[in-house]
Amino acid sequence: MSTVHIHPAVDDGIPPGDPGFQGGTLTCRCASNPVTVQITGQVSYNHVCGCTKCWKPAGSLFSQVAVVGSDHVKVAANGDKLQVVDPATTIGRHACRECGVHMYGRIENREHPFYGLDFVHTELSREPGWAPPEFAAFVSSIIESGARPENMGAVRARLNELGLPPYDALSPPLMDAISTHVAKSRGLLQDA
Ligand SMILES: N[C@@H](CCC(=O)N[C@@H](CS)C(=O)NCC(=O)O)C(=O)O
Ligand SMILES: [Zn+2]
Ligand SMILES: [Zn+2]
Repeated sequence: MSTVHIHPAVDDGIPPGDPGFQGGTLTCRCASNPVTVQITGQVSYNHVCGCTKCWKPAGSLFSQVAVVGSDHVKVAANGDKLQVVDPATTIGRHACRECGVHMYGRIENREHPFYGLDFVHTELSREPGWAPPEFAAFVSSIIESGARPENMGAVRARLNELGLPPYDALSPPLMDAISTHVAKSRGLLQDA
């Protein structure tokens, strides 16, 4: 067992996704009147994120976060407890005011490359079968939360061992998608 703890959902091995998975319900950590959010369908690009903005369970170095179309995300109960953590960020992270858990992140800017996609934490659901994390994003950013710079070699080695290639931004396909969107919006790139 490695002594580097990445996130509870990956530390003991990453369970496989179910190809026929139809979605599930995310529940916040409140003992009474929890906020619930229904996700209809499978998520994509599940990953662990080291940035300071994404919600991490207590003691976790990384967040686990995936994307799903906004039209597949519905607040099912106690939505009055939700508030946006920081209105200045691109992703509006809707968190439970009482327990602090982030229930979904939404991009309101229609020009943004990821407009129409929401960001969700599948560990908040009891249903097995969610698509597993595939990579680690914003790894260097864990230092901004207090992780020791001299331990970064061990952290990246553990991520590689888990099959989560470490990147200091998003993964190459997502970075390519962002730059493709920018080039198209500037008229520098046409569809092939
Ligand atoms: N080093 C910064 C990176 C923050 C960052 O850029 N996070 C990425 C990954 S979630 C992002 O896309 N943020 C957009 C946002 O927070 O709205 C930090 O850790 O706070
Ligand atoms: Zn709550
Ligand atoms: Zn993040």
